[in-house]
Amino acid sequence: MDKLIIRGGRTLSGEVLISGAKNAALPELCAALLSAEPVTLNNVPRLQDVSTTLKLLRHMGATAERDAAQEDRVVINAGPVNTTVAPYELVKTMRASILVLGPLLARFGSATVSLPGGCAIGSRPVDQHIKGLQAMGAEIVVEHGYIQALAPMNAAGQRRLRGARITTDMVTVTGTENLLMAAVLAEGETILENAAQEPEIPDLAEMLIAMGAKIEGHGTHRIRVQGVERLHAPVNGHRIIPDRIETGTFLCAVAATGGDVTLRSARADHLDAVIDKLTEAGVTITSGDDWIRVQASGRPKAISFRTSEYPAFPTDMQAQFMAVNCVAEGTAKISETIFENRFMHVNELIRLGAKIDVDGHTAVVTGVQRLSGATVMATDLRASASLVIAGLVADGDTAVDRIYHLDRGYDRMEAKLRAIGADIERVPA
Ligand SMILES: CC(=O)N[C@H]1[C@@H](OP(=O)(O)OP(=O)(O)OC[C@H]2O[C@@H](n3ccc(=O)[nH]c3=O)[C@H](O)[C@@H]2O)O[C@H](CO)[C@@H](O)[C@@H]1O
Ligand SMILES: C=C(OP(=O)(O)O)C(=O)O
Repeated sequence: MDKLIIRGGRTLSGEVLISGAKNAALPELCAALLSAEPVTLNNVPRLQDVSTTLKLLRHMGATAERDAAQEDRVVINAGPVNTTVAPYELVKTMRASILVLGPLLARFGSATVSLPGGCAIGSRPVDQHIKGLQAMGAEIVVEHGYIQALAPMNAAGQRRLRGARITTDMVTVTGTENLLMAAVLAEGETILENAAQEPEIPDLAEMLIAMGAKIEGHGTHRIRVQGVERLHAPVNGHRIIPDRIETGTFLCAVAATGGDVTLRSARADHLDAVIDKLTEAGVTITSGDDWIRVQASGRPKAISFRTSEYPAFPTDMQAQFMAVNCVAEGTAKISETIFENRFMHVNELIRLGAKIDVDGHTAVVTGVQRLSGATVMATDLRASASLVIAGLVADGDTAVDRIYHLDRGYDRMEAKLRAIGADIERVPA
């Protein structure tokens, strides 16, 4: 198990190329299951979660390979799929494996997918995915840790989902994606009410439209889908949007350390809430269509915020922004409303000298002049990123242990940070 060693105190300057979005890549790799033709995805990030998804697709009989000549291109051929089972051994390492359920059921009429279970940040049930598929006529049994789903038989004797009007109890990102992927091959019309609006959803919808799906309203709370018989490959492949959370993480790193960094292949319009808060903190941010420049000097101002569904402040940026508040001037109140256990970085930040009090879903952070390096343990993906940011401003050495969490969702983070002046290295633990 590798760890990161960071010698803090350097300001950051230069350019960073932002990778494709993890949370768009995962559903879009699974969407390739909807067609028997080879699907090309471009701008696929190099992440452990992507490798796990490719492994899962191969387990089902698909071919799923990175292009040897162009590493960010992946071609998936789900023509030869011969099993619709997603086993526990693969699903347990990545919750997003649940995203094969909708596509498998829609194209093959049956699917057996291991229950993903909870994870460090919360219990994360998938009841809304199941409820939506049941509304589309699926018979679903959950037993022995597996979701066993069967589509209803139509008049022609085929197992095919039926369009339905579905209102989820809460806004769910992967729930919306699973139901959208199920609906594109269902018979008739599906309306998804209370749909998530995160940018990864319109990106998935655009990919599906390029494959022949009929979708309207993506990017709003009401998505309307007319099911079609089959989908083809997207004609020129599909290019995954830039990772807004990786982008926000670099913005926070510069806000904390100071410096002048331009992020290339980045979308400011996907990060309005985060950019507003950083601007309030005294950071200067300018942007164009595909770049963002961040300039910071001195201590940022403490900024309070509350996580919520897009377009509000993302829960996936809460830990990184908390790290900025740890060294800010003043006191900030942070409320986490999406996941019940997403403050696990707090105790590790305290080990670095941060002053944080947690009361239920609220953390009060009083900024300190300086953090001091120590050994800390990453507990989940974004917690890892917050510890890296804290390590970059701490005095002395910080060792971040258990960085397999970081590798799940960041594409060579330490190499990108080193290229803009950070003193950071990966060492085998
Ligand atoms: C792969 C991916 O895209 N992951 C993102 C996705 O996760 P994910 O899609 O798992 O998160 P959801 O939007 O589904 O979760 C939102 C809330 O709804 C609850 N819920 C969800 C579904 C359900 O059937 N029942 C239920 O109770 C969850 O426990 C959570 O409290 O959105 C989260 C919220 O923006 C992000 O933090 C994750 O990075
Ligand atoms: C919580 C996250 O991801 P996942 O849903 O894959 O666990 C995340 O990206 O911060």
